[in-house]
Amino acid sequence: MATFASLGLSEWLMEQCKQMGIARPTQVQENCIPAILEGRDCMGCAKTGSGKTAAFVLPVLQKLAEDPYGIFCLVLTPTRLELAYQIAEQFRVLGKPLGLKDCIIVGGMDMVAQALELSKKPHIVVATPGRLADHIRSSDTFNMKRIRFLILDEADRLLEQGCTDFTKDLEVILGVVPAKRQTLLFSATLTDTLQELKSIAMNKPFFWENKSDVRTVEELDQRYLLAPEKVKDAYLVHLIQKFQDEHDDWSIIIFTNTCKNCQILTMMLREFRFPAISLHSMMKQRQRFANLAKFKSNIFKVLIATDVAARGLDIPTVQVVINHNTPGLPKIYIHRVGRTARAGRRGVSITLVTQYDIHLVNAIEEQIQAKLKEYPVEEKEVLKILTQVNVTRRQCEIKLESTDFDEKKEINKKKQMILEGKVSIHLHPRTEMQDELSAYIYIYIYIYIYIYIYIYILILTLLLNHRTLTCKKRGKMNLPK
Ligand SMILES: Nc1ncnc2c1ncn2[C@@H]1O[C@H](COP(=O)(O)OP(=O)(O)OP(=O)(O)O)[C@@H](O)[C@H]1O
Repeated sequence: MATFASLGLSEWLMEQCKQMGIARPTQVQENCIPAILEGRDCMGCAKTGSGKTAAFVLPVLQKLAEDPYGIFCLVLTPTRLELAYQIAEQFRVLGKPLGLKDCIIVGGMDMVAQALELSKKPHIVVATPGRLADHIRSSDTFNMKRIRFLILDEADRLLEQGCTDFTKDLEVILGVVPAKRQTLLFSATLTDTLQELKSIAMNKPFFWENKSDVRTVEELDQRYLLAPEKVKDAYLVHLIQKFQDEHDDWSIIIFTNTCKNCQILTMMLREFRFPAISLHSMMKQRQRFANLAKFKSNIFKVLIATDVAARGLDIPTVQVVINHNTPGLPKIYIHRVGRTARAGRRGVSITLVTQYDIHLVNAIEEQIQAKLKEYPVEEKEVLKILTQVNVTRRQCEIKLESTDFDEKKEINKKKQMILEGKVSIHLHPRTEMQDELSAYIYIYIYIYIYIYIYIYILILTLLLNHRTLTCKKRGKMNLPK
């Protein structure tokens, strides 16, 4: 069995690993670290929670210690603060003896402060492509000409043209990093985008993939639960109640498809007195970060999230993942359920499946090469709470409708489209009514000025007449003028 020493890792790094409770390398580390230390480009495809982050952090730190300068390494991640912070933290903790300087460049945070940090030449920059590209376009206080390592974490997502398309921003970034660099690409689901990725890692990359048939980890117990749409929420409440009753130390992530649904489910579960908190892209970045911290520290035991939390998040205490909707893509399923059963721990995933989602389950099973088992539930218990749950949900929906949630969503959508250059900013054309209104205003102004001038002339004439009259009188009486 390999050790970190046999992979060529320095003594001080092994000591740092020991302090983090990392004794032996995982498979992805065992295979990728030597190749990276040799100077090769590397593509690592390994299951969720298998230690891919340390597989690139450790060799980069070793190389940085040999020749420290800034900016030495750039890591790109698809999601904002949460994942970027997690990666930066691993660099910080493992690289502590180096006095490592890192910097996080993500959207939703102050541009000026970020530009200042970049100008101080941090060793490591962890960034989302959009915000980094903005800095490259607008600032000349830093450059990336000497970057030794370019890392794409969740690399397949960075190349996907999903609701957020990173390709233009990646082009900008690839235009300013040196051709002579080491490129490292990691994900649990690399295979779909393999060809595009190979063109980014130019120098015949070392490719390593888990050679196991099943694409999810053994420690994960994967279940499904057939539930008609109208009964889904009652099943959800029942499941959470069950985990709360049967476990002292429990925490659950519930994935749902939209921000609105995420918000409604959170409100509803709170009505049932569950310690629930949400995470979705319509929340302010600060709030997202605060909610995640509250969940990580176990103050809140239920996190209801959209797919912003599906990739990369490492919260070891999560024992259960519930898919409130069946993911449309097997890849998303793999990342979602991978939030539990991490680093050798056990975990359960339960996917709620309506009669219309069976084909999605078939696609998932085909992709992961495993069958989901049915999760047994006492239906009588669910029926008992059905009406109460549905009434509570409706109340929460009404409550949310009375807020400006939908309006905010529209504004956010427009902002995003403007940022992505999909729509141009233009002033609204004037309506007929506006034109009519301004015509009336002009007429009033003219009349007003006309009357004003008329009165002015009148007063002037009166004054002049008065003066002439007085002069005439004085002339007649021979008074001194
Ligand atoms: N060699 C190791 N031994 C034990 N634990 C490890 C080892 N390497 C990393 N870990 C721990 O395993 C957990 C998961 O690691 P990491 O987040 O890097 O997984 P990942 O493969 O990137 O997962 P995902 O695909 O979900 O992003 C972390 O808490 C990390 O500290």
